[in-house]
Amino acid sequence: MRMTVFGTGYLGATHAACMAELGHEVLGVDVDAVKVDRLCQGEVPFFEPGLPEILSRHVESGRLRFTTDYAEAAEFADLHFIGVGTPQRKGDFAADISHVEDVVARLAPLVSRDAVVAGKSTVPVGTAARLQEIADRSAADGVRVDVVWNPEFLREGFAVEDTLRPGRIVVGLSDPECAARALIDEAYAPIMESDPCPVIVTDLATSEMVKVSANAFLATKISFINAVSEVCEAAGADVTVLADAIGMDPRIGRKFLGAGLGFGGGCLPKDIRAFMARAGELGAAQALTFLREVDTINMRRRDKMVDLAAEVCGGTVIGTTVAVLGAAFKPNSDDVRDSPALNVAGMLSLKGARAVVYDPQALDNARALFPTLAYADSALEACEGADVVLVATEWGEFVELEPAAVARVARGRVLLDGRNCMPGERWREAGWTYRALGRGVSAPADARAVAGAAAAVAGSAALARV
Ligand SMILES: NC(=O)C1=CN([C@@H]2O[C@H](COP(=O)(O)OP(=O)(O)OC[C@H]3O[C@@H](n4cnc5c(N)ncnc54)[C@H](O)[C@@H]3O)[C@@H](O)[C@H]2O)C=CC1
Ligand SMILES: O=C(O)[C@H]1O[C@H](OP(=O)(O)OP(=O)(O)OC[C@H]2O[C@@H](n3ccc(=O)[nH]c3=O)[C@H](O)[C@@H]2O)[C@H](O)[C@@H](O)[C@@H]1O
Repeated sequence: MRMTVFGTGYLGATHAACMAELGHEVLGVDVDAVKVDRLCQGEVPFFEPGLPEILSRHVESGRLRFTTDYAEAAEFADLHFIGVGTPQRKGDFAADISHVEDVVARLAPLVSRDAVVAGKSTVPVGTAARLQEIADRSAADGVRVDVVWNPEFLREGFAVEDTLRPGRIVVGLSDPECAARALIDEAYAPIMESDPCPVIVTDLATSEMVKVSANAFLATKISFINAVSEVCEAAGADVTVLADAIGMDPRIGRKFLGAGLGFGGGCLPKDIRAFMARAGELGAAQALTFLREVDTINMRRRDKMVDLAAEVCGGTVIGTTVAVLGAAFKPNSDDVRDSPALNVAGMLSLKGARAVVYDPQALDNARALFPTLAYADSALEACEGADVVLVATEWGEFVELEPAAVARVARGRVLLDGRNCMPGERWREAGWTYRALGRGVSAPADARAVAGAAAAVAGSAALARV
């Protein structure tokens, strides 16, 4: 079947390419002409494993095209997916839904026969109903544009796999009997034939809330373990062992109990804030006040990492060099939106350290967002002359770093593990001080290394003041 996808960012470009992979004819639409040009050449303008292969294959075959032309899109198909951004609104916590509104307001008048708009963007509950009103107002006489909601649960880094083999498909309809259902069923029919998953058909409001509730739960789980991690730090307990142990209870589960620098990215942080804001608008603010704490705990982890860097440097990071390994908000992505890694690098720099950042995929995005930080082209280059090496994103290549190789270029012997991902014992055996969030201070041998590092740092601080 034919379909369009409005918005060709992380979500939209993936959805468009995967729909083509499923055998559909797809037209991707974006207002960003530069992005559309690159996509037309078969190039993915961001890093997402597996996406370039399928996107270029279908652009070449002609099954997948991209345009900035809304009129062409209105004519091309009867099913229009929306995957445009819903960022945090400037000045408050609410979601900015102006882009989704813009799509419907511009598309509906151009549609010449009945059509379905299927929203995939993450939106505050009530948005679909509002879009239906816009569609009803803007569509030509005798033309019906039905708005349905079909939230997306893909994870960056696994976006292709998650789209082609989803865990569930949620469809929100204003009327269970409406004709729109048949078009959505047709779009996902190839998945149902090859690798079926549960399909939950519900009303619009529930479908919108399923999505934000899922993200709020994941964020809460991460902040829960990070709050426990703070107590572990105070008590000298080990949060990673604790997470393994509680995670063995199938009612809890080990996933999303990864303690460390906490969650970032273009979704979890803004989605919990927008959920709180919407609950407030609906008169249910009390219901979600705990999400404010979830947010606060999350942001506190970043401060804690900066404090830990100061502690291992003898009280201050002024004049020190810190190698920050990682810039993306998580591995297997080049996304630096609300990245804990860059936030920590920025804070270290503001406190007087020279933060040298390296990331295997996110350097261009990081440079564009934080042009004043120092950047290196490899992990070892970032570690050159570093007093402290701080792992902020758990890329595999960092986990596999050889302590001896890093020791040859670094000045200090302190490894800070912001993701509890490094083989700490190996680094300790190689003479490094290994410190991680949520795990008590290490053995006396490490204390000597800290003292050594502090002395080196004091020396470099003195040099910096000259
Ligand atoms: N990134 C992800 O992993 C996931 C994102 N989501 C949700 O999907 C939505 C999009 O997120 P991303 O793809 O990450 O954002 P993004 O910022 O990467 O992409 C948004 C795209 O929409 C385009 N756009 C803006 N206004 C437009 C308009 N009027 N017409 C056509 N295109 C327009 C922008 O130029 C941009 O290319 C958000 O609501 C997000 O919460 C949901 C699940 C996963
Ligand atoms: O709505 C969205 O955009 C998406 O948001 C998240 O996906 P994503 O942001 O790609 O990344 P996650 O894997 O969920 O990680 C989010 C953040 O939490 C952090 N995290 C994750 C897991 C964990 O145990 N600990 C932890 O700190 C990660 O480092 C990362 O910064 C959800 O997992 C997706 O289901 C959802 O579709």
